[in-house]
Amino acid sequence: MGSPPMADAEFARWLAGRAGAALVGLRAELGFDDPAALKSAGDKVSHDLIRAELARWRPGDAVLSEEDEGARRAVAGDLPAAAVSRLTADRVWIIDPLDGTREFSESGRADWAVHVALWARTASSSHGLVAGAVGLPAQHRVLATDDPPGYPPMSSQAGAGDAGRLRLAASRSRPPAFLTGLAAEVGADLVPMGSAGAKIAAVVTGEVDAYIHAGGQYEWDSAAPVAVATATGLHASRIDGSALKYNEADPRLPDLLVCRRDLASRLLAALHRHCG
Ligand SMILES: Nc1ncnc2c1ncn2[C@@H]1O[C@H](COP(=O)(O)O)[C@@H](OP(=O)(O)O)[C@H]1O
Ligand SMILES: [Mg+2]
Repeated sequence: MGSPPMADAEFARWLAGRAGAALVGLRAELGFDDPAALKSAGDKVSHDLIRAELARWRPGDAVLSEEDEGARRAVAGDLPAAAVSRLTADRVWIIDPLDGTREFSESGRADWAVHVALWARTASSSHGLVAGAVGLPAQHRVLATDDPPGYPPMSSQAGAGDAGRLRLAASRSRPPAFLTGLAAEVGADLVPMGSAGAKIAAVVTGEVDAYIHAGGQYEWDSAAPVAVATATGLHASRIDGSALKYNEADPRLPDLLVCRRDLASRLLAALHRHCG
């Protein structure tokens, strides 16, 4: 295998594609008889591959990965030096080697993803993300900031729903309790899906109009897809409208709204009524 592309966004796309191919191969090799074994093998294979390529091609950069020991805890004095060093680093790769692990382990499902994002201290955007790639291996595509997709049409214009109704992606296994009431109020149909990356990709392609999540998530669940969504021109924020921030001491980032720009104020107002 020759050298990967050297520009960060193309490198992120290359890396997400390589990890995705390894995960597709693992599904074929192990099958679906033992979902727990498939999930843990998937997490490990993808994490090890991405970690090794980052060590090889970006040795000076810090990494925050879901699969690193202690990654879920806020950085404090008792954590390994590698976890602390990302807070003083200029460049940090934020990766989720396998987002939608549950769906990865279920035969026939394509709503799982590989997330590779780069945060930089010198970034001009509020979220600090300067490159990102979301691999959707079972959908045979990688969405990335080197060549962001065009701004999406309304889902109804994209042929995905009824005219005059919104489509709202929500967690298939842990949807926020307030979403049913909010959807009824704004005239939306809920579309249950796995994986934050797959849901944000569905907003990017116009399959749905928005994705709302609350109740728990971490930086790696949203960094790469938010980088792609904002490069596409979509709105991405916390559900109170404040900025999403990455490479914080505490990696918990429990809620977000990603949607078409023209829907943002309406959905933020509804969110304020339902959970403000
Ligand atoms: N309440 C919660 N607390 C912590 N993580 C959550 C969560 N709800 C969703 N997530 C994480 O967000 C990702 C997408 O979830 P969902 O498919 O339910 O929308 C999953 O990532 P992983 O698959 O990487 O663990 C899941 O673990
Ligand atoms: Mg995840």
